[in-house]
Amino acid sequence: MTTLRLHNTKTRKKEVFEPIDPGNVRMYVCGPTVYDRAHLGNARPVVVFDVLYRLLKHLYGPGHVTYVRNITDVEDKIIDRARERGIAIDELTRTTTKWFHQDMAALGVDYAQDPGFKEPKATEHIGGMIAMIEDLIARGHAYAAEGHVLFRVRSYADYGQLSGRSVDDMIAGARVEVAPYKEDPMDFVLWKPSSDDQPGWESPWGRGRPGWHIECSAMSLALLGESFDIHGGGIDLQFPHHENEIAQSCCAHPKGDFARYWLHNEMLQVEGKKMSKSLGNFFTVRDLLDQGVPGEVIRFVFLSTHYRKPMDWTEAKAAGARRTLRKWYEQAASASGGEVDEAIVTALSNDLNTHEAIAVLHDLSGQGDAEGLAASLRFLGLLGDSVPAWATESPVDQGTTALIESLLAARAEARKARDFQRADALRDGIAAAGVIVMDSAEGSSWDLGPDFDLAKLEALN
Ligand SMILES: Nc1ncnc2c1ncn2[C@@H]1O[C@H](COP(=O)(O)OP(=O)(O)OP(=O)(O)O)[C@@H](O)[C@H]1O
Ligand SMILES: [Zn+2]
Repeated sequence: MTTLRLHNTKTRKKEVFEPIDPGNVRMYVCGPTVYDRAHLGNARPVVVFDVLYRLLKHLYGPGHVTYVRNITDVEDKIIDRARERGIAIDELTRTTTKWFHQDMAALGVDYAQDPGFKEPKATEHIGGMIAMIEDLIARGHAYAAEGHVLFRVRSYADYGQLSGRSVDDMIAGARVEVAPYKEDPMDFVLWKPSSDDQPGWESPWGRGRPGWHIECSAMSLALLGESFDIHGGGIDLQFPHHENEIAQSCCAHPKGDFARYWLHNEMLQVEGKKMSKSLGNFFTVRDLLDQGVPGEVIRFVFLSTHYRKPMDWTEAKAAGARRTLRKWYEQAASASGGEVDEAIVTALSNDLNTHEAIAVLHDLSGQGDAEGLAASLRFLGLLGDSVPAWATESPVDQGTTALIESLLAARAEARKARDFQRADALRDGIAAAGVIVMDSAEGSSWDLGPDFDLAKLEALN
């Protein structure tokens, strides 16, 4: 079997992956807090860990992998949003979860028929959370104060190992909440009281609700046990969320390992900053889909960058992806049968080198291996049962191709002749007609954008 190597954040090394039980490889990934549409950044871990899940199923067999990705449906952001919109909390979480499933399915991530995938909701595991908190109190790792229960960070000597920083350094860099009921500002909430208009459950500390971190510890324990193989999420969750998960789980179950391999995807950025709701620099997956950007194109753009590198979304990348996929789909349409190319498996087994996997797809296409291409596209989640309609509905006819190429040639000529006014006018005109042009050192390539307008293009001629 191909050796799988994964970069473990905990050791900061690429390690050979050895599952605890090859008969049941277990992975947990922190899922969405369901209060709003997923933005494009939120979709990145979903796609990255979907690729890993596909690879694990390929290597160990489909019936031998369990993938848990939770739904966080108790959280203060949810309470606030439901109040703002004047709707019930369960209506908000139900609708948002449905949107999440639809939007991710468009990106090739659909587990509706997958028995290996489990999607626990936090509200279904409150009992497990209370039990874990009681256990932590009994072991001296947590304390109740004024209706709250707090985790005593200084009671866990290994705190901070995942991030490789000392507790004091972390305090200095973090926004820790100081509260009168805390023994130490670093201590974090396991349980907090709920007022009558907030969702709450009866507990030994009064009516209240769990903190976010304990949710993942309890759900992973319930579905995967005290020790499991892989824990994933975005790098923004490394601290404090994942440090806190480790502290809770390892203190409640000192004999278990909790998670052995920690994988973190880097951020999708906008002009060098993390795309996030709080910065307001986001657009949703649904926005892109509604603008006519196909889900396969979004997925392809994600796969073009290694998961441990930050990346931007650009229209040029989307246009390039669109054109490449259109070509591949045309080739793959004739294929029947076929198997995923081993070079793809090898590339992914090297810490999910999706960039390399795409290079293999280019090779397969170049060799005219329709079967290998189709099967490999399917394996990577870039092709479903049939070629997507967008790729065949509006093929670029020869006349349009010739027109665009001649306009681009005219632009290049004008540039060469240092007639920048004409070159810029052509550039703007081509863009206004909805043609997306990508200039690179090797020359220009292009594709039709969703708002392509042939009449405008013809007017330029
Ligand atoms: N810009 C991003 N790029 C990649 N992954 C991201 C990005 N933003 C959030 N994530 C990931 O999305 C998942 C869901 O995160 P979470 O529920 O905290 O998002 P959120 O609170 O809705 O978003 P935000 O981070 O914008 O406030 C996590 O795995 C997180 O690491
Ligand atoms: Zn989590």
